[in-house]
Amino acid sequence: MLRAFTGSQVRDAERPLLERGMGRDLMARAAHGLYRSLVAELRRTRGGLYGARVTAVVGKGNNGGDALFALAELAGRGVRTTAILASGSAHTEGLAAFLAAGGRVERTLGRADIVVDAVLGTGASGDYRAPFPRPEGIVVACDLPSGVDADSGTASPEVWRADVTVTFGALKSGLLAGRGRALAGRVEVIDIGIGEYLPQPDVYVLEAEDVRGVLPEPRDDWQKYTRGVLGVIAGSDQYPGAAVLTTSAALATGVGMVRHIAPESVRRAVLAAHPEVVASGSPEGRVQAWAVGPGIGDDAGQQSAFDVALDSGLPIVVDASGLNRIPGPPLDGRAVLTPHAGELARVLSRLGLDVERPEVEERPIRWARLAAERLGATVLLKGPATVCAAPDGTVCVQAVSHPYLATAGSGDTLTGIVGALLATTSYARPVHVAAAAAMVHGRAGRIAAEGGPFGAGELSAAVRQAVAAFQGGVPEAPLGAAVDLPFAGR
Ligand SMILES: NC(=O)C1=CN([C@@H]2O[C@H](COP(=O)(O)OP(=O)(O)OC[C@H]3O[C@@H](n4cnc5c(N)ncnc54)[C@H](OP(=O)(O)O)[C@@H]3O)[C@@H](O)[C@H]2O)[C@@H](O)CC1
Ligand SMILES: Nc1ncnc2c1ncn2[C@@H]1O[C@H](COP(=O)(O)OP(=O)(O)O)[C@@H](O)[C@H]1O
Repeated sequence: MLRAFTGSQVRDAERPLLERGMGRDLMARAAHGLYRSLVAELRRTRGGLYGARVTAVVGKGNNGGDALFALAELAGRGVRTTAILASGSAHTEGLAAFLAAGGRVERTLGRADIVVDAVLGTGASGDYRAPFPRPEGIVVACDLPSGVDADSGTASPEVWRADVTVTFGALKSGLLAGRGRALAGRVEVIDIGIGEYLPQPDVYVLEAEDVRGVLPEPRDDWQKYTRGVLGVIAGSDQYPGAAVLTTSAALATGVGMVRHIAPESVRRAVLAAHPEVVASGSPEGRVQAWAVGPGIGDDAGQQSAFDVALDSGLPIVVDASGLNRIPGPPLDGRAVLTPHAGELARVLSRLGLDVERPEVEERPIRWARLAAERLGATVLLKGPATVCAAPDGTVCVQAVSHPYLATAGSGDTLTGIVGALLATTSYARPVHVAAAAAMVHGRAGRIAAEGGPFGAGELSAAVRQAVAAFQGGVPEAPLGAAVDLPFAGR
């Protein structure tokens, strides 16, 4: 499991070392890490350092200082380095080292193989105005893309999108969620020796081996009931397809049995696709968990089936119109709610919190955590990154996904995956089950996308492949983009 921290947590962890006069050492480690990443990027993109040009746009704080020291090292290797001082001044020692190594200060941006964005790091506050529009070509952000908030991932409109973000000390939460995730590009973490001072993480990221730990191991002594039975309350005359998608995904994830509850026409559709499903018009027979909500609309029979499931005391995942029916808080910790941002905004409004969809999209960690705490349920907030929050404040962010997953019915598939894992996993915490399900869903989306755009109906086949890949120990980059996390943040 990776660990991510807020900007202030990282700054607090640096403090004891700064008090011992180690500020220069920390900056030297950060700068050297940035230098190495720049060398690697130059080698990757132009085959070597010979004739290369690197420009840093630097602010007056330590973030600019990191970049100036890094470019001084690059200049020592023969790279032509220039710096643009965005605020007219710069870190004194960094600038001196840069100039001594042969770096030049310019006013305008000339041709460069890489532009380093080092105007602002964790010391940013308020709105950010970029000194000029994002240059064409490769941008490497120093610690954070300037203007991204290290805690929330909110970003000023002018922030440059980075191809690579080289971040120091630990992974920052703001690089995982909100606009910060998309603006950061590939994230590299540089160890600067503050690990022992870091507190409890703000956010966790499940890795492939963690997902494997949540997936049940096939066992010789399984029989269909002990393996786990999932009850699915999905579909209505208006939305029969949602039931097919949810049950397909549950079967593809792996369960002992699916019991499906729906009106007759919906049951027929499900049985045509999956004859192995045990279908009935009302909740009957034992299950280990419930998946409720996809496509139930305002069907009265499905709504009362929902109430039976909720009263059962069993683990339950609630999606779509089921979210409109959850009772007031607190739920008892066994429920996983799977809203998208618009649905979460509505849930929060019912709790008396006046928030609109864009605000939830901008600060997904904050709102998912708050909703989970207030509701006493695990909240899985869907979006390009999936934020899973537990009532005790634990948050996991999973960024393995594909934009083709933004398609009708893709959420129904996710509900089936969550349900199957709740039914078959007895030890994992709901927040880890939810995050593992998001990883399976995201990886399935990537597998399906290899063949081009797809509809949700094609996703279940890829869910099977994703489960098999996790079970087989095939790695998956946890942060979504190709990721290199050499030392810290683990
Ligand atoms: N601490 C350490 O030991 C280590 C820290 N490290 C590095 O230091 C970075 C943090 O450095 P930092 O604290 O100097 O802050 P930084 O991000 O450079 O910017 C602050 C400056 O920007 C200004 N400013 C603020 N907001 C602004 C805005 N919206 N628009 C415009 N200007 C704005 C603000 O000026 P003020 O407004 O306060 O006058 C202030 O001068 C961190 O990200 C990492 O890279 C590493 O070397 C490892 C060791
Ligand atoms: N831009 C995107 N990139 C990656 N995944 C996305 C994106 N947009 C949505 N998703 C994922 O697709 C699914 C959509 O779910 P949802 O909105 O409930 O769809 P539906 O209700 O039609 O089934 C969620 O798992 C979400 O995380």
